[in-house]
Amino acid sequence: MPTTLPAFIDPGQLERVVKFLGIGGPPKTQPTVRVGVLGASQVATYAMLWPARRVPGAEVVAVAARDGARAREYAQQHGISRSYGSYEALLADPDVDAVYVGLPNGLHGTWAAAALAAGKHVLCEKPFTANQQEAIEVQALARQKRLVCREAFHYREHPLAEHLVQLLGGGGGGGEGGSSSGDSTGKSKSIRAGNGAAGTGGPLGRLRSMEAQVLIPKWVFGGANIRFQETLAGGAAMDAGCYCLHALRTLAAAAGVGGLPQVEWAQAELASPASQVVDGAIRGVLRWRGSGGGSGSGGSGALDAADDDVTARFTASLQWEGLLPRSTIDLEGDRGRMHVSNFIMPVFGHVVRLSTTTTTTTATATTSNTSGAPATRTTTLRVYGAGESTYWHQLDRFVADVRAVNEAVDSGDEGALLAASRLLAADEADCVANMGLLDDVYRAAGLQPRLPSAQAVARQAQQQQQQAAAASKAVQAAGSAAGQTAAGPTL
Ligand SMILES: NC(=O)C1=CN([C@@H]2O[C@H](COP(=O)(O)OP(=O)(O)OC[C@H]3O[C@@H](n4cnc5c(N)ncnc54)[C@H](OP(=O)(O)O)[C@@H]3O)[C@@H](O)[C@H]2O)C=CC1
Ligand SMILES: O=C1OC[C@@H](O)[C@H](O)[C@H]1O
Repeated sequence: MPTTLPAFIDPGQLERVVKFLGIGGPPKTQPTVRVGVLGASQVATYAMLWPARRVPGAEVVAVAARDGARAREYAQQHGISRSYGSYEALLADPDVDAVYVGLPNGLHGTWAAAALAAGKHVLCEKPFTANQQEAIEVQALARQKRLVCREAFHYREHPLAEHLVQLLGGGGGGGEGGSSSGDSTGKSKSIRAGNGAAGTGGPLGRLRSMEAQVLIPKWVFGGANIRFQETLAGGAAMDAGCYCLHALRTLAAAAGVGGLPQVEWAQAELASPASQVVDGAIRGVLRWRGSGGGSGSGGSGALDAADDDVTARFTASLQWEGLLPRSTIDLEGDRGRMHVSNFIMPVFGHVVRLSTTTTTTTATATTSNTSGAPATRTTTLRVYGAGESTYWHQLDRFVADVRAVNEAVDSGDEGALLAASRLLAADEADCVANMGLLDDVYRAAGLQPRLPSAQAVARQAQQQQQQAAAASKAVQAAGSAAGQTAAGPTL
């Protein structure tokens, strides 16, 4: 039934919250994909443990923390049968098929690689690694081992993202790096961000400009949070900006805008005066070169704008002055514009507002309202599908893909193996592209791309040594200068 009720009095909201909390759900389909969780983290609770209760093909069988008592306590609290006092011990468990990496950013690559080396499929939290080089290495290992290794961009698996991609023309799945496979709903989805695609722009017409924002209020995370630690690959671009870049790439590909964008400029605000590295907020502009090109095409310096370029602004912040987290997408085409609110957490209420000369709604839209003259028709809608969370869709899709890859490898069937390798290649291309763009954003903002924790710790120790050596040299120099002064000038 079409409705225009605000989300907070939407009668479906209570049911969606119940589902988000992992209450209820169908019986398990055996054999399940047995998941081990690395880190007794906050995110694991709502991104893995709760959805796993409702995803028929998934089961969380173990958790590991650096401290055994903490792991035990977490396991008891969440009804997980096994706990381990080290990540290595969990990876050695033969009853774990797949590993969820919910660790600080600087440890993602190390532990994703260790899990792959132990023969486990991997669902790794965003951002995939500390930088692009690490993403390349981890994904090469996944390819070699023929294991799924996916970055947990949960938002993209929700029917809202699927709807946006279809609305823009549905590109992205068919281009380089795109993929398509079924999930437990039996639907075929194609919402991987491709690096080249053949969409049409849909009712917006040709895409001209985009904007993505992910803004986290400053009260949410204290200064000691992992997100502000240099040695844990912290920063606003890493934490919130990765969503902006991913969504912009995904939607550009859907609209048929091929290739990777260049970072035209970026500007960061440091999280604290004590750090010359960690960004508390960052913004910038990306540009996809149009077919007409321009004299700056391919270069890394200032770009000349061409008529058919597509530009995208992004803002990511961990120190926003607002009250509640905010994530938005705005798109402008030559036939209309679209605003999407709450795109990373759509289950808690969102809106898609489309103003075009021609509009489309789909069967997945649960509410719609149309008003205004035909020339400037505005449609608002919400897309909840069956009301499951982004994390439910992510896990459901992950286990479907793990099963597909396992079956292909076990059967040796050529067609199945080809489909499996396409699936792995899609994750590889997507992770490597997003981390590359994050690196470029940091460089454009005058900051260094992040380092994996081990390297960052080593670099910090080296810098401290150098500073100590310089300080002691200065003291010595001051001492000998004082001695010379006391002795008077020498002739
Ligand atoms: N997809 C999403 O919606 C979200 C994703 N994330 C991502 O998840 C990851 C974790 O975030 P979050 O759960 O908020 O963080 P937490 O601080 O709650 O958890 C981090 C976990 O990392 C482990 N850890 C290992 N080494 C260290 C270390 N040196 N310092 C601190 N912790 C360490 C700890 O596990 P233990 O001590 O138990 O071993 C801890 O439980 C981040 O990469 C973040 O980007 C976060 C929130 C939402
Ligand atoms: O992934 C995330 O999504 C929600 C944000 O609050 C959080 O900082 C981030 O890690």
